[in-house]
Amino acid sequence: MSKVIISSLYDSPEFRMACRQFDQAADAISLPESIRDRTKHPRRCIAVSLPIRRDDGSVTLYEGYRVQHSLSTGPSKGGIRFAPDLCLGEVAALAMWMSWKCALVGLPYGGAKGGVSVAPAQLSRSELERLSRRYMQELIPFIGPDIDVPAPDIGTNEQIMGWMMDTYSNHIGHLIPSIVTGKPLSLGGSQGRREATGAGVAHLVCRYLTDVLKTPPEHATIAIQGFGNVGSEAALALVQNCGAKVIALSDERGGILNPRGIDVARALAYHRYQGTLAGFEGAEPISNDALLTLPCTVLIPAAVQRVITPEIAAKLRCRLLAEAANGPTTYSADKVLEQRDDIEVIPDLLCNAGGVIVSYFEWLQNRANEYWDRDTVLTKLFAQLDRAKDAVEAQKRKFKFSRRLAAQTLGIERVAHAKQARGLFP
Ligand SMILES: NC(=O)C1=CN([C@@H]2O[C@H](COP(=O)(O)OP(=O)(O)OC[C@H]3O[C@@H](n4cnc5c(N)ncnc54)[C@H](O)[C@@H]3O)[C@@H](O)[C@H]2O)C=CC1
Ligand SMILES: O=C(O)CCC(=O)C(=O)O
Repeated sequence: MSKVIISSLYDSPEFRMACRQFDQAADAISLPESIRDRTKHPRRCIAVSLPIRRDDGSVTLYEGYRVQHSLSTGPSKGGIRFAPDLCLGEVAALAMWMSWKCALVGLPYGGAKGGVSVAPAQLSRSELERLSRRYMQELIPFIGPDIDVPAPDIGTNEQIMGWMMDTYSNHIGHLIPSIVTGKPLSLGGSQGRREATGAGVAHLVCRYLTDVLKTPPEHATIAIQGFGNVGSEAALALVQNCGAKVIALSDERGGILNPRGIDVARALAYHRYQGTLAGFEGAEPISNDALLTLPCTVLIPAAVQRVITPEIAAKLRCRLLAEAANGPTTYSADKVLEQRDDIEVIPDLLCNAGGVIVSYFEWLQNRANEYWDRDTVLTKLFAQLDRAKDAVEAQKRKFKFSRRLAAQTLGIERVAHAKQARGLFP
């Protein structure tokens, strides 16, 4: 990767954060200098121009990206984000985290991430379809079921994955469902993928409440920032599977609070209809920042990165921080959390890994052309998360690391070892 491109990635606070985390983890495990840059920096960065015809006949030019961070252990894997102000550095950081996550939970994948700098809510459905198809069209030379396999992330969904799969399949000449995961069931999607990330978060929250905090989940109060795919499914699973009480929810327009408990199914129906939680009856309004510092048993940031700053970390009043979002806690905020012995953290690499695990199951089902029922998917998912949790806890105990450092060192070490074992070209 060119030095000019790498140095431009450092303009992004997310990329700087991911690199500082890497450096800290590499020092902690004494990773040889000779392998560090090769493991840290992305293998490929792709940037594409996407001219899209708007419904009024005008043309808007969007920028799209795909970063393939590591290809050493299998095809690269990771979501596609449609968000305003997205930049290559942010995508590269997210791709780096995908590499550690896939390695941590034992998937035969490297990490990738992609996206378009766009506010999807400002496009009509047909404009969104044209943008999704054009993005996939531009990526065709660089991806494939054995090269790089996209999935949904912020601002994208099953329908967008369906359009992308159709575009790729039309180009090849026959149906290739395994080119993306998180597709509609009718196009080879997996049972359980839609709820996988949130259900995985809820499963781990219950395990940590029971095993570490010694608190019955039904006594726990929960506050969740972000009410998209991950936040809403985590809220539902925590209520339905664990008997917990959700007291606060939010989306980007603000939040709602009811200390007696929010009817999550009703909030979801309201949100689907109104497009926001604002105005939901049976709860009072609360700002996103106030939600983060509410007294509660479990705080779940499930929206964007870097919302927990050092100032907020000092004011948190939860007992368990379950990082459903990628990178919600800044590097400096993490130092504050390490000094606080009253908060347990389930780091993002472990906490939100349910999504990519079930994406792997979807890819396997597509390739075998054999489909599993929902119970099979979720049982396998929870078993795989439990194995990763046990590995993180063992690493934490063995080296007296924080739980985040334990997860990162396990992921980084596995990727670096694979690179070393493959050797270098002379
Ligand atoms: N979808 C998936 O399977 C996975 C997603 N993640 C991560 O989970 C997080 C959420 O992703 P999704 O739920 O898929 O996205 P989504 O697009 O379905 O939902 C995002 C939610 O966050 C809210 N939001 C956006 N900006 C916000 C802000 N500044 N403050 C508060 N809320 C804000 C939106 O209103 C929406 O409710 C992201 O960090 C993503 O990378 C991680 C693993 C898998
Ligand atoms: O399901 C996938 O392949 C990727 C999920 C993802 O983007 C993530 O874990 O952050």
